[in-house]
Amino acid sequence: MKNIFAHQLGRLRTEQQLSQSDIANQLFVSRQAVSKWENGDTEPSLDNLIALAEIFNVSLDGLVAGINDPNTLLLTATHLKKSFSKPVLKDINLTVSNYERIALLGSNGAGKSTLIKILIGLLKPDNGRVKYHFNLHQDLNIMPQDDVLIPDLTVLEQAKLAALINRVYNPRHIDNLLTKFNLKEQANQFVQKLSGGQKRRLSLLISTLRPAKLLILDEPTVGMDLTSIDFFWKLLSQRSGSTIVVTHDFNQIDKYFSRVWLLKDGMITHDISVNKIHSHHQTIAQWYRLNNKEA
Ligand SMILES: Nc1ncnc2c1ncn2[C@@H]1O[C@H](COP(=O)(O)OP(=O)(O)OP(=O)(O)O)[C@@H](O)[C@H]1O
Repeated sequence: MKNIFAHQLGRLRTEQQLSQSDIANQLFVSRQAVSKWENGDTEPSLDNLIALAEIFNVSLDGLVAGINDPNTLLLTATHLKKSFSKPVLKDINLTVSNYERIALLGSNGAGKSTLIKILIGLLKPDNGRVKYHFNLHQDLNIMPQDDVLIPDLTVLEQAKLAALINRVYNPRHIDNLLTKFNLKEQANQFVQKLSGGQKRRLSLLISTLRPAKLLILDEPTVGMDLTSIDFFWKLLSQRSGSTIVVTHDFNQIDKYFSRVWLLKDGMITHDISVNKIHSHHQTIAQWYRLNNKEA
């Protein structure tokens, strides 16, 4: 058990951007104790193992023996329909399992944001239902729109407030995240004074504050500069759990996604693994152009 657990601890801690001190603070043990667990020198008590599994949001099996069930269903959507002045979603059926990274692609106006809003419960479908196979309040993270940010708070206050609401407040963790998201210099600046790209980075910081089984993001890199975009995809690739992202950022997505949904004419016309696209020697962009042509 020792080696697998030590390996899992190091991996999960890095993926979830927690320092050894962050873990130590949450468990009321010394940082040295966490370091020894991670080096395989000692092992935590059962109570601490259970607490660690909760912190990382993984099963005890997953933590101790590295057992993950990739086929666990997270979300099922059946027969979703939505019309505004005309039908936008006609009959959407989909499933999301553990550890999937899904790109939701489609032309402007295809209905991607409408679908995302239904999946996160912001919009009611006219027909059909979304079933979550997890605790919606604990295990779903979304990137809030800029208008959810509170203009009169400073960046630090906003991050702190979000952490307190999510019950993951730890001053060092927030400090590390502000540095990581390149917002340290703006920590005491009011949110209303931030540029569009900085607001996106702050929204992203908030959306990744706590580990969750599913992260859903609608065009997260819009308004970000190239450095921030690179940072964003790197950050996403380090997190565990599943992700659904609406994006037009074709330069990056071959490296990151495992699966693609193409929304066209109100339906998911293609639901395909990225490995399959690559096995035909296509990039996702090439595949998309070919399959999203007007009839
Ligand atoms: N609240 C609303 N009231 C009326 N029509 C709406 C509403 N929300 C979306 N629509 C319409 O539904 C269609 C799909 O919009 P949606 O924003 O979901 O598309 P999208 O694929 O996300 O587009 P984009 O890539 O441009 O962001 C559009 O024709 C849009 O005008």
